[in-house]
Amino acid sequence: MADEKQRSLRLLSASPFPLPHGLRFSYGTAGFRSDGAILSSTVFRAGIVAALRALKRGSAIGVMITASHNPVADNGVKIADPDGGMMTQTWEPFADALANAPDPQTLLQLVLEFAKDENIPLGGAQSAEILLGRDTRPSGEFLLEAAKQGITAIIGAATIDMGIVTTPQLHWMVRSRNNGLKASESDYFAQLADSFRCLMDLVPNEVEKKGVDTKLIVDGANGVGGAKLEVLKEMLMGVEIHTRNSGKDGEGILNEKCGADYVQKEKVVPCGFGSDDVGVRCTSLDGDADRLVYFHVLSASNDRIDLVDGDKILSLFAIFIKEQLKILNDEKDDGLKKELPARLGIVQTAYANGASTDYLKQMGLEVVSTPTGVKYLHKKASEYDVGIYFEANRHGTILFSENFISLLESRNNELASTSSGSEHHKAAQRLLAVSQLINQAVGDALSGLLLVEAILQSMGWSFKKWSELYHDLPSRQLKVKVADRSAIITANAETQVVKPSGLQEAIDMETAKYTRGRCFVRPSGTEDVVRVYAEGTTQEAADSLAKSVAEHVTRLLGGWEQAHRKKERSTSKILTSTRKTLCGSMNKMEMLLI
Ligand SMILES: CC(=O)N[C@H]1[C@@H](OP(=O)(O)O)O[C@H](CO)[C@@H](O)[C@@H]1O
Ligand SMILES: [Mg+2]
Repeated sequence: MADEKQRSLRLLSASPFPLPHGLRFSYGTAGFRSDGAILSSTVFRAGIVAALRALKRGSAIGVMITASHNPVADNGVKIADPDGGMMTQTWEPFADALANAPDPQTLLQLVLEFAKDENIPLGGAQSAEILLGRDTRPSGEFLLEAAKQGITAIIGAATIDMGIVTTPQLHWMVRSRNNGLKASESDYFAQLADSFRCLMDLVPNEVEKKGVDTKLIVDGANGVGGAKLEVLKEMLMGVEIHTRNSGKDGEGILNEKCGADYVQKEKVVPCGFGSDDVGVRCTSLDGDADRLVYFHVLSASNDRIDLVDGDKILSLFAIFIKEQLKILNDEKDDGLKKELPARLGIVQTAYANGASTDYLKQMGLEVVSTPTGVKYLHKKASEYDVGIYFEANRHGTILFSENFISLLESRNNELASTSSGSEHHKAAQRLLAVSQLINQAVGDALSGLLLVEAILQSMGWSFKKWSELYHDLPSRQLKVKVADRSAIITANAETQVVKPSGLQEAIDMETAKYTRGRCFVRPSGTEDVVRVYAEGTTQEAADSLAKSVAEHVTRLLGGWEQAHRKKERSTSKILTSTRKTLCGSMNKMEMLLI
C-alpha cells in the first residue's frame, strides 16, 4: 500500500503539463473554459479533482471535455457529480486552487492536504470510476488524454472512455450507472425512443384526427448533437426529423453562424437555412447539445426569424405538466378522488424575459429566480416535487422528486387495475413518460426537442399558437470588456450590484427613465466580459438603456483599456509559447501512448 501511495505521489509531482505562465483559471459558470491550446494543465488537474471526488463519494464521477457554444478553438472541462448534476460548489475553491498551483510540489501539497481534510483514502485501498466524454472539438482528443493522466495519477481511480458524446449523455450515463441502471449510449437512445413512443400513443384521438404538422428541421451547430440525432431519429415514429449542420464531412465549422447561441443572440436564420424553410418548424442545438431554441423563418426575402426561446419552451412544459396534474387530481372522471400532492415550481434567472415571468405568474404558478448557471437552477428546482427550470438561452429540464415518482408509480398501478384507459390513468402515464424522456441529470437538447414535439402533438398546437402565448418585451444584451470583471459583485440573484459603489445607483437612474424598464449587469462566468441586460417597452428603449448602462460600466470599471490591450498582448505571447510547448508534450505523449 505504501508503495502504491508513493507511486501516486511520484506521478503527481512529475506532472507532464506545466501551468501556462501568467494565466489564471477559474471554475466558472460551467467548469473551466479557455483556448483549447492552453488547457492541458487545467484538464490534467481537473482529472485529479474528479478522481478524488470519486474516491470521496465511492461512486462514479463524470468528466466532460467541451466548451459548448464557444468558438471551435476554445475548449473546457466540467465535472459531473454522482447524481449526474454539476460538481458540488463546495469543491470549486479546491478545483481553482489545484488549477492554479504554480508548480508540481504545490500541486502535490494541495492534494495531500485536501485528501487529509476530506478523509479521502490515497493509496489504492478504495477504487473509483470516472466516465470520460468529449465533444467534437479537435483539441478534445489530446485534452481527454490529459484528463486520463490526471485521473490515473490517483491510485485506485480508473477511467471509462465513453468517446464522443453530448454533454447531457455523459451526465445521464453517470447518473444511470450510479443508480444501477443500464448506462450505455444505446440504452440512452432506447429510453428516449420508448418514452417518446409512449407519449405519442397517448395523443388524444380528436387531436390526432385533426392532424398536426410533424416536420422538424434541426440545426446541429456542426457539433455532436446533429450526428447523435441522425441515429436517434431512426428509432422514432410520428415525427419527421431533417438534420442540417450536423458537422459531418466537414460540412461547416462548429457554432459558426449556426447553433442555439447564435440564433438566440443574433435572432437570424442559421447558415444552411433559407427561403425554402419559410413556415416550417425549425430548431437549433448548441455545440454540445444541451441547449435548444425553436424558430420559424419569417420570409424568403430576409434572414429574420420568429424565435421561441427557453422561456417559451419552459412555458409549454409548465402548461402541459400543470394540465396533467390537474387531470390526475380531478374528481369528475371516475369519482375516485385521491389527491396526489405535487408542489410544482418554476425556476428562471434574471435573463428570463419579463413577459414570460408575468405569464407564468398569471397562470398561478410559483416562479422563483436564481443566479445564472445550471448549477443554481438545478439545485433550486430539485426542492420541488416537480421543478421546471430553464435559462432564456434554453439550458433546462424538468426534475421529478423520487418521492413524487414513487407515489405516481403506485397511483398509476392502482389506476391500471381500477380504471385502465381513463383520463386519470392517461395523465399518470404521460407524467411517468415525461420523467423518463426528459433528462433528470441536466438540460438535454435531444430529449427536450422530443418532449416539445410530443406536447405540441398532444395539445394539437401549431408553432404559431405556441409562439403567440405571450409577446416578449424587447430586450438587448451587451458585452463590455473591462480590465477586471471580478470587481463587480452582485446580490439578489444578480439583479443588484453591490460593488463597485455608484454602479447600482447609475443603473437605477437610467432605468427610471423608461416605462417598464429593467436592467442588470453581471460579470460573465465563461467569457472575459461584463454582461449588460436591458428590457423596455420598445426595442429603441431597450437598446438605449443597455447602451447608457454599458457606458457607466466602462466609466466605473474601465479606463483600463490600455491595461487590457497590454494584457491581451502578453496573453497572446503566452498562447504562442504554450502552443509550442504543447506540440512538444503531444509528441512526447504520443510516444508514451505507443
Ligand atoms: C447570458 C448567458 O447566455 N449566459 C450563459 C453563459 O454564462 P455567463 O456566465 O453569462 O457567461 O454560459 C453559461 C454556460 O454555458 C450559461 O449557463 C449561461 O446562460
Ligand atoms: Mg452547451
